[in-house]
Amino acid sequence: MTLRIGVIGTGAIGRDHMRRINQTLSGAKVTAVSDVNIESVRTARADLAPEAEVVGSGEELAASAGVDAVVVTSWGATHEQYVLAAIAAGKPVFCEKPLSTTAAGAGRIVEAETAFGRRLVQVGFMRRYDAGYRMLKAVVENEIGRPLMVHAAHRNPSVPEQYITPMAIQDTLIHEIDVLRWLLDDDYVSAQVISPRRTRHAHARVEDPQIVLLETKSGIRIDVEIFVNCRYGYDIQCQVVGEEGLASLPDPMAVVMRKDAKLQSAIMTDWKDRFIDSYDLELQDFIKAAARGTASGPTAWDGYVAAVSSDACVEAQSQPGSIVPISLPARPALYN
Ligand SMILES: NC(=O)C1=CN([C@@H]2O[C@H](COP(=O)(O)OP(=O)(O)OC[C@H]3O[C@@H](n4cnc5c(N)ncnc54)[C@H](O)[C@@H]3O)[C@@H](O)[C@H]2O)C=CC1
Ligand SMILES: O=C1[C@@H](O)[C@H](O)[C@@H](O)[C@H](O)[C@H]1O
Repeated sequence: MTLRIGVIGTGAIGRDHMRRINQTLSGAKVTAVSDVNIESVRTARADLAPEAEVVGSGEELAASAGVDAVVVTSWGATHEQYVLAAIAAGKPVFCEKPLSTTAAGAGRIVEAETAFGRRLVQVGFMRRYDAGYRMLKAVVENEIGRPLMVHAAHRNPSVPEQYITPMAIQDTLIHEIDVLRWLLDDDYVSAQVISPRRTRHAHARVEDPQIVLLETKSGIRIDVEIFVNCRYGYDIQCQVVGEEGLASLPDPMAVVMRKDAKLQSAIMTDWKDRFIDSYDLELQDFIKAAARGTASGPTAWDGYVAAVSSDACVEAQSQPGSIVPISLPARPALYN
């Protein structure tokens, strides 16, 4: 049986996921699309899923008899309503990060899925599927002794005018918040945000760069540079310092040129390319589990923990230098 997927939000990543579902992956096809922007949804349908039905709202799409599973790729603040609609319809749902822009919203999703009694939600934390992060996790667990510190950087070449200071946490740092939990098998106990000198390339409504300091339950200290107008490329760095050695996330493979008296190697400029294999793997995982009526990969609880940590970082942004505590309730049995 081919899994019939409805996509809510046909912008940048919605289109990218439609393409991979219909052209790259196996076992599924896009049969319904919805977006508040009718031009966006019509163009995406024409370009990538001409047989799909254009549906008036995400809630209608989730309830549709022509949809077996839902992919949510609308703006972060709207994810909760569509994930809850999919759960209410008993349908597996892949929700792009963040699961919700607030802990309260993510908590309502955890409650709904727990009440349903079976996993339905997968969150789009694709870095857990990245070959480089998986190699790094194996080394951190087996080669360098207990991890003591992590130095990371999340650099975008530029961001649009609608990207504002809290999005550096909710939209960008959320990736490190999740992947470092997974890498270290640890949770966070505090967050602090400090701001270096501003870059002149940032628009007035975004503090850029920022440095986020996190502490974990086992005492590991993490610093993450968030620099979303770095200009030179899309550059993700992560170095783990252990008791017996260091381990760094490998850079993506690139040819090294000797030319014009220079040693040159290309740096990627777009998340679509940097994590293309991870997006394919996470969505193929989703299709496989959804065909069995369930979900795998990063859970709604992972999305909730990320949202709690994100809320603390956003609070720390508004109190420069203050240390904001992070505490979590007990994890429901569904996620053990
Ligand atoms: N995993 C990753 O690396 C990435 C994840 N994302 C996430 O994907 C989501 C979308 O991001 P982009 O595609 O970059 O944004 P975008 O702005 O390109 O596309 C979002 C689309 O959602 C639509 N939309 C907004 N509110 C809606 C609603 N209530 N109902 C239906 N459609 C609605 C907009 O009209 C737009 O077409 C965000 O949550 C973002 O964090 C985005 C880029 C990369
Ligand atoms: O999720 C993504 C974007 O939404 C976000 O804005 C970027 O900073 C991240 O690098 C990208 O992976």
